Amino acid sequence: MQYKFITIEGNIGAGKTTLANLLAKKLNTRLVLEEFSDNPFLPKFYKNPSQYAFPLELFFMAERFKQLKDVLQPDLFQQTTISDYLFTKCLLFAKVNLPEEEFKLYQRLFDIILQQLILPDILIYLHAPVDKLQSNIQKRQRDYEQQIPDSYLQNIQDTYLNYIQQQNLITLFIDASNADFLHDEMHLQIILDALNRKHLPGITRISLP
Ligand SMILES: Nc1ncnc2c1ncn2[C@@H]1O[C@H](COP(=O)(O)OP(=O)(O)OP(=O)(O)O)[C@@H](O)[C@H]1O
Repeated sequence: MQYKFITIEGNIGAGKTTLANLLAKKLNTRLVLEEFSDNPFLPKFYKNPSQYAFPLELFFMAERFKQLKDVLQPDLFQQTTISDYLFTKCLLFAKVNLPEEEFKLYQRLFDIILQQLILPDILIYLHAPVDKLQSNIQKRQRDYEQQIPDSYLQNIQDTYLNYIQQQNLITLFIDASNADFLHDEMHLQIILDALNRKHLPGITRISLP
């Protein structure tokens, strides 16, 4: 595998964790999964966003930094690693959730911390429309997620899209509107084939039948 550090991203409910699990199994790689359920502020945030956004975002940043720092030691013989989040996710959510002054402070901390981390060799971005995300979110029945407004998902989506268009990472942009990696072998195979090809920095679009 030419890509040593593969990261999967996408909106809430896009299916990142499912794909990360399946790819890690197929490719026999190390797997780094986001530990969002450890964040004590998340249920509180969904009930009262303005009161809990700052501690929520700080907690996510600290935890993700700790997790990635531990597993991604620069090492020549490093094992291939798949993660279901990009560290920059912290900044993108913070941009949506924090008032401007707090966001500026958050960004200063983020920039200092980011310098200590390695960027992925390839980013797999799962893109799905808001109604598909809502139906995935309903299906998995996490209590605190059941009232997420469409406008929040749309805002997160726009922020992600803006980010991936601006940066120069090798990015596989997957139209995941009909994705079913769990049950459709062909969908998974399309991703595996794409990972076996060399791609130029920037966005490569991939659709699933
Ligand atoms: N920085 C953040 N700020 C606010 N909420 C966040 C942040 N990061 C994650 N969350 C929340 O944590 C929960 C898990 O989100 P995430 O998108 O990482 O995983 P997921 O929705 O389970 O992913 P998938 O379904 O694609 O596997 C969601 O409710 C999401 O809104």
